[in-house]
Amino acid sequence: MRLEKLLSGVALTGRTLDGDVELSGISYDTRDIAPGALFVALPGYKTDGHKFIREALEKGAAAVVCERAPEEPGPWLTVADARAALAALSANWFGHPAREMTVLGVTGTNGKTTTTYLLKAMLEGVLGARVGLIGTNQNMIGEKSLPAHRTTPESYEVQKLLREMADAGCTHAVMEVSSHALVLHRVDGIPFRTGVFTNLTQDHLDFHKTMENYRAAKGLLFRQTATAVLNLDDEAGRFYAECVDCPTFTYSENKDEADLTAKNIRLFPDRVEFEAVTLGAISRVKLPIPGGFTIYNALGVIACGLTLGLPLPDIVRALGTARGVKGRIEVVPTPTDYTVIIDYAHTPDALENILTTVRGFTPGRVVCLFGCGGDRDRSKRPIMGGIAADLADFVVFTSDNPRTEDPRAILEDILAGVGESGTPNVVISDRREAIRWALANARAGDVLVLAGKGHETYQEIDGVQHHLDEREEVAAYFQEPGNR
Ligand SMILES: CC(=O)N[C@H]1[C@@H](OP(=O)(O)OP(=O)(O)OC[C@H]2O[C@@H](n3ccc(=O)[nH]c3=O)[C@H](O)[C@@H]2O)O[C@H](CO)[C@@H](O)[C@@H]1O[C@H](C)C(=O)N[C@@H](C)C(=O)N[C@H](CCC(=O)O)C(=O)O
Ligand SMILES: Nc1ncnc2c1ncn2[C@@H]1O[C@H](COP(=O)(O)OP(=O)(O)OP(=O)(O)O)[C@@H](O)[C@H]1O
Repeated sequence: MRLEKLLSGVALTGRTLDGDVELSGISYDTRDIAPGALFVALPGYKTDGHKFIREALEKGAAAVVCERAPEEPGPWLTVADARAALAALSANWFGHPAREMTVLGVTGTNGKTTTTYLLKAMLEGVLGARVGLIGTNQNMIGEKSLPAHRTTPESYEVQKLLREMADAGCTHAVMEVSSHALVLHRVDGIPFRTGVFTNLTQDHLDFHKTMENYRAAKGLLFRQTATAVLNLDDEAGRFYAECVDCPTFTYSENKDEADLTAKNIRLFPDRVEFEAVTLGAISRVKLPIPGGFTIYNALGVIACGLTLGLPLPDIVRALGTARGVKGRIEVVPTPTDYTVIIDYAHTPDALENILTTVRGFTPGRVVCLFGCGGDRDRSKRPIMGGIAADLADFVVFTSDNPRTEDPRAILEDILAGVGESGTPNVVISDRREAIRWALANARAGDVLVLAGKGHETYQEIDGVQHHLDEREEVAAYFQEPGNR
């Protein structure tokens, strides 16, 4: 593509490159740049893309977009915000694929992944549509699965995925939109038909510093949505309802002023049931996924479907055949008389929710195994320690992606929140050993919740991902003679 075409809509603050030039692509990383590409230098949190401009030119970059041009002469194009520029350039490069589909965004601390899968199931069930998905577990082009490395990829990858979806005949794309993505311009320029907000509870304070910043970050989504679907039972949802500029559609379990409510809720070990009530229409929902919080995910999905003009009975029928999501309340098959559940709960709110849910249908003990990530929000560690001790009958404290931190120091932070609860517990820093210990010591009727890793199949230690799939660990344990 010619440079001038690529720059369409990009506000330059200066340029030393005169004339047009043919470009082979766009790159924001010199470790992966092709000759003839446009290099976009991003200011970073660990280093700064501006330091790699010389390397980019040595590797054949045809031009450079940056916030601060080097002193020496060169093919420089300067912008006020390189990440915003990267988003605009990427959309131009891929021909604005979002404009060819109905794009739905989901933001919130918990429930994004589950909600996007339910949205995909709803659109497929009601419309027979081919639906793309961008999220934490995987990216999908219809049924085809592509690996995902983050919840919301960099803008270049987002636009590339959207292009693949549109070319493959997807009429809809559903995507998780993280607060990082919103602050870092990864979804700039995408016209979301509907944006769904699930909830806001403590997480990611290493990045946002305060809950106000975190709330403001998530609220950025609603600057680019035609309609905002908001959870009125969440304080931040009520806040957005007061201040977003686009039309809103609200949901709540029981606030009658909401556009959609849930009545006659019934919770079962394998499903939830309730009546979805909206503007004179009522339909009984039977969703084969357990958990009190599942009601909220379902309401967000139904509300979103209603904003698209889909009939309530059709939405409800489609949800009746939806499947659970890998690593979200996933029951692991075992040849024993206790139950093992893998759940991605890695925030205080999520841990509280999964333990409360399990407690609701478990006659035996609730045993919770969990740890906290290294190099991330430290303040949630003691809170999660306290929640586990309060809600479980036995806690196995262990590790969960310690990254560059000493696992023992993370465990100390967690244990500081346990206080005088007296809940029996054991501390086993190696997660594999901890799982084996928990399996060996579980009793008939117990439910063992392996919290935090969900779909992940690795343990990140010192920047290296070591394979650890909890399903495999459980299966391997029971294959050993005598472990039944
Ligand atoms: C905090 C954050 O989001 N960081 C993202 C950011 O990294 P950074 O600013 O630290 O990058 P950097 O390492 O300083 O490098 C700066 C620039 O120099 C470039 N570079 C660097 C080295 C080199 O040799 N050559 C070169 O060109 C880099 O490619 C980059 O463009 O920009 C990078 C490029 O896009 C991202 O990979 C990186 O995500 C990191 C891996 C990450 O872990 N992000 C997490 C926190 C995240 O985004 N999480 C959210 C939320 C998940 C949830 O809700 O649970 C998500 O959406 O996944
Ligand atoms: N609506 C909800 N409210 C509170 N907790 C929830 C909700 N939905 C799911 N959870 C809990 O949060 C965990 C993560 O769910 P899910 O993966 O759907 O959220 P997420 O927002 O995508 O998380 P992440 O951004 O970290 O990937 C689940 O395993 C469950 O314990």
